[in-house]
Amino acid sequence: MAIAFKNIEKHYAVYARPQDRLWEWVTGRQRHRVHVALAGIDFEVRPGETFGLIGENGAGKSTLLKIAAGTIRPTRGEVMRQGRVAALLELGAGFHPEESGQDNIRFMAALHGLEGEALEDFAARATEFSELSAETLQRPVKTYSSGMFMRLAFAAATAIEPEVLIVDEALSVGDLHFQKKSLNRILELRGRGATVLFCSHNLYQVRSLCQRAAWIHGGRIEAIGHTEDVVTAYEAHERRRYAHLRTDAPDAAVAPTQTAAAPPAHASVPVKIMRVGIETADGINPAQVDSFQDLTLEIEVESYGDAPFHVGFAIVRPDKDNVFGSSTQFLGSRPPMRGVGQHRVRVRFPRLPLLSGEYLWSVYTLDDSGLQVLDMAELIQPFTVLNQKHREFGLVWLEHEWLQVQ
Ligand SMILES: Nc1ncnc2c1ncn2[C@@H]1O[C@H](COP(=O)(O)OP(=O)(O)OP(=O)(O)O)[C@@H](O)[C@H]1O
Repeated sequence: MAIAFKNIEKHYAVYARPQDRLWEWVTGRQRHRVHVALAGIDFEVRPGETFGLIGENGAGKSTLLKIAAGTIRPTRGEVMRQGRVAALLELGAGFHPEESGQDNIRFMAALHGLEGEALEDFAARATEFSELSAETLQRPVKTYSSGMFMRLAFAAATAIEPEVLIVDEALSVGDLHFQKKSLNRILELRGRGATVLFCSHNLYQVRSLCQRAAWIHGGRIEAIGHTEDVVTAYEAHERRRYAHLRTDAPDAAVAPTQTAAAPPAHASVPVKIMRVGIETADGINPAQVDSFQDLTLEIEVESYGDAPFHVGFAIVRPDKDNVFGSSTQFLGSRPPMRGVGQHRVRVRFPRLPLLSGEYLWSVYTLDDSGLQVLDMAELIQPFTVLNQKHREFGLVWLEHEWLQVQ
């Protein structure tokens, strides 16, 4: 094992008012209630494995990562670690706000027991990876933006060549360039045999990166095992949780639109989805498509840089179940797309095998690893499929032969 959790429990004392803590201390009478953040956590992360933690907000993922990293202690149970551990927890943890970036890097190195040449080497590698200017590195870290902070934290955490890397949602912070660089660094460490334990709300990323995963729900393990099984179970739970919202506001999920949803305004999107459309013999973007009609999906994207990228799509049902998805990444030997300017992807579905029902599209642009989503337009372009010519029913037509009818 690389990390073993043995029957972990974590309780937090919760005070209704801040002064209750003082009163409790003065009077010796309990004035808090106990919040059980984790209970019955008992599993191992194997050496060389990339293990994902998923779950709703407040489920206990970060608490478990902090216990794994040793920054907080469990109330009961114990955690065992093997190898050099680096942790990237909430922003700011482990840093001295008044000290400069440079001094914080050195402090980190000292924490790992490095001195002399090894310390200088660590500092040089962390500084280079952070891409922060000399001027920035001389400033107290309390003046850093969250992106700068992330760069420093990631650079310092991974400069020791960790054997075990614990990461809390880090990949969602910072600019896209650094997110990608961090992701590559994680992949590189993983390639060298490092164990990675991380939590993420990005299920796509968990699916792509992790061999196994655990779904934490209300502080307990709801499911653990192969990533696909665990993520699918979690998605089903999420669908049930949001089902009532969709019936309350059905239009929100299926708003008809000819163009892709605008990308998040705060992100600089390197490859933006500009248009998504379908074409059949009946014309462009018909609201209704017949089963077994030829259908062509057309996606237009615009790339603002020269970085290679992929385009992916999925046919989705209104309850968010994916019927079929694919990506240019799956085209085998073909290299990723690249080049500044407009690009177009056309996918033909000969004799569309969907049967009657409502369907939508989700479209993505992804980096060349296929792991980082650059832009997405989900649940757009609703269309109705009508199966008028055949009596078979269901979601899709499955090729079949009646071998015997006696
Ligand atoms: N220091 C603390 N004192 C009291 N309660 C805490 C403390 N830290 C966490 N909690 C509570 O413990 C529970 C688990 O929190 P945690 O941050 O581990 O959840 P999470 O799964 O990481 O959530 P998110 O996805 O929102 O980051 C929550 O109910 C949270 O409010």
